[in-house]
Amino acid sequence: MDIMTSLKNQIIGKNIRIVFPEGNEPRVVQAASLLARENMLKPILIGSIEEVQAAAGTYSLEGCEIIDPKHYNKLDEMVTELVAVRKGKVTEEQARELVLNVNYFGTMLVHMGLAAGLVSGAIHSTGDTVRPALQIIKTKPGISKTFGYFAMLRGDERYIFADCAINPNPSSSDLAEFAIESARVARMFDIEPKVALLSFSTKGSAKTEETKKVTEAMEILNGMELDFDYDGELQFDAAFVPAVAKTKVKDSKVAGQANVFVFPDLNSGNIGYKIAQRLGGFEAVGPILAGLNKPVNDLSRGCSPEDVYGTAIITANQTLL
Ligand SMILES: CC(C)(COP(=O)(O)OP(=O)(O)OC[C@H]1O[C@@H](n2cnc3c(N)ncnc32)[C@H](O)[C@@H]1OP(=O)(O)O)[C@@H](O)C(=O)NCCC(=O)NCCS
Ligand SMILES: CC(=O)OP(=O)(O)O
Repeated sequence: MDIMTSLKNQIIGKNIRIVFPEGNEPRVVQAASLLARENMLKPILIGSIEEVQAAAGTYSLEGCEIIDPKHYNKLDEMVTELVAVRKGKVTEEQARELVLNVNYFGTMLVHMGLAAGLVSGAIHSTGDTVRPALQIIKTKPGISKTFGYFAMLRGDERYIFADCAINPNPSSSDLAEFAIESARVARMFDIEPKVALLSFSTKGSAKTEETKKVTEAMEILNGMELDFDYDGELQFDAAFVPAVAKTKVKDSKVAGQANVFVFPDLNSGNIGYKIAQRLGGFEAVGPILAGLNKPVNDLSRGCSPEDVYGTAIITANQTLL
């Protein structure tokens, strides 16, 4: 059974409430319509009835809930809760304005338990999509930074790429944390993780500030008791291609067989996933945010209705973890 089918089987009929703040966007509404029709989850579309209906076109809205923030009967409660959760960082006046922003509104629904997860970002930048979650939902205890990973799928091939979405210049301890969390999320996709910490250098072939960051991340991991295989610093070919690994690396349980790739910075991670997607023909599901208290996921603005559909299926699955 392919991985998407098995993820769908986990959620079908459970009526998991997923909020889509971009209820005025046709790609989002098309995906929501299909998700409702298949009984995969309960879509909550944010926007005015007129906007959502216009975005739906000929697609049915049966099974979808529509909430217009301007006429929401719990808006005052939401404002009070936002002021409380932002502890001195937001005044009541500012909160009243913020909750009319669809991403803040949707994130507050999740925070208040009125929705289980959120999918947005088809028309908003990543910053505008995830900032409310970073401020309100926050990271789980023990996790200092969230990051965005992609499940890269092509036929039977499955890989995890991280961080492709959030942290422009992660530190060595951030990279170590991303490696550990990426190994954990890989298991949701039935991947037994072999984690490569990527670089433009393999095992000291170059020594610069950039490679030092990765070797320091390895030192942090080496000082921990971990239940997965990892190695670095590795170039992508040394991590992935067995024949190249043989020439560049000795005694590695990961080189030549890596399936989880931790990129050294956001330039390489974001560019890398888009190359695999656009040139390599991989389906790129995500970015899926790791380490938040509740699931909030971003989309690429270049997403298709199928991408929105896939990200929503994953989001609903994350609510069960
Ligand atoms: C994610 C991003 C928007 C956060 O930047 P920002 O809004 O300037 O964030 P700030 O530094 O002002 O922090 C805002 C809050 O988020 C928190 N935060 C920021 N980065 C975080 C992270 N990685 N994990 C958890 N919390 C984070 C801060 O602690 C702060 O919380 P507080 O207000 O309660 O103190 C920014 O790092 C960014 O633009 N990243 C690149 C996104 C992108 O374009 N990716 C490519 C396309 S996918
Ligand atoms: C994930 C990503 O790159 O998002 P966008 O294309 O919207 O910037």
